[in-house]
Amino acid sequence: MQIRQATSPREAKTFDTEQLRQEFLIENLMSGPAFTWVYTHYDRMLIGGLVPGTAAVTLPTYDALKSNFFLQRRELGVINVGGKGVITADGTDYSLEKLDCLYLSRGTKDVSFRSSDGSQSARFYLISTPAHAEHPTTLMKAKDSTVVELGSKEACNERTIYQYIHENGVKSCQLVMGLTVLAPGSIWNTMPCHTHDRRMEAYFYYDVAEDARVFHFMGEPSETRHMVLKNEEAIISPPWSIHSGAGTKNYSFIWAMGGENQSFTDMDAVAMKDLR
Ligand SMILES: O=C(O)C(=O)C[C@H](O)C(=O)CO
Ligand SMILES: [Zn+2]
Repeated sequence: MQIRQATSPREAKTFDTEQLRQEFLIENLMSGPAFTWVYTHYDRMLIGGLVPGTAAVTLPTYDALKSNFFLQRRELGVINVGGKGVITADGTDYSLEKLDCLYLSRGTKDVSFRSSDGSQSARFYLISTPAHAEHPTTLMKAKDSTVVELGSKEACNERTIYQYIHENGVKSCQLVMGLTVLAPGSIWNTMPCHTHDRRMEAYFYYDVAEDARVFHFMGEPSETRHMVLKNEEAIISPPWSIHSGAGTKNYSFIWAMGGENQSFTDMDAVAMKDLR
C-alpha cells in the first residue's frame, strides 16, 4: 500500500510536471490479480484496483490500517469497469456487470473478488473511507442509479452523471460515488469547474481510447496546472483544488468523494473570470 501525504496549495504551485504526477496521479491501478492501493491523507481515502481471474482473490488487511480486517473501521465502494465479476461478502455473492456498484458495510469480515469469465476479466475500481457506523451492504445496478443530464453540444460538455452512493441513493457514512459518461463529440467534464473544501475527490478515467488522452486540470482556481492521463489512471483532488478535464475524444470517469458533507450539489462554483 502506497502512502500519499497531503500537499498544501502553497507547495503545489511550485511543482513541475514530474512532482505533480508523483503527488496526484495514480498509474498502474489495474495491474492484475493483486490489489493496488494508494492511501491518501486527504480524508484518509484509499484508492484501489484489481483485475482478478476466475479464482477468488481475498481482500487482506494492511499494516498501515492497524486493523484486524480491512473493513473493521472502514466502508468500501466498488465499481466494475470490465467483464462480469462476483464479489463475495461474508458468504453472500453479488454479481456485478460493467458499471454496477457494490457498497460494502463497515464490519464485513471476509471479502473476495473474482471474474465470471476468464476471457473477459472484471476490472474492479475500489474506494474506501473511514466509517463510524454500519450501513447495509447494497448492490446498485447501473440502471437503478440516479441519472442527471448535464451540459450542451455547444459547450462540448454534454454528459450523463450516474449517482450510486449519495444522500438520496445507497447510504454510507461519508463516501459519495458515481460516474460520468461523456457523449460522443463532447470532451469537457466539470467545466465550469468548482471546489468543495468540505470534501476531497478522486477521478478515475476509463473507456479512454488507446490513442486518446485526458488533460486533467487541478490547482487553486487562480493557479491551475494540468496533467496528461491515459486510460485507467486516477487523479487525487485535494479539497482546495478544482478538478476538471478535457479529452481528445469522449471518455468516462468514476468520481468519489470523502469528507463531511454528502450533498452532491454542495460545490463552490468558480467563475470563468477567476480562472488563471
Ligand atoms: O462531469 C461532472 O461535472 C462531474 O462528474 C462532476 C463530479 O461528479 C464532481 O466533481 C462532483 O463534485
Ligand atoms: Zn467535485
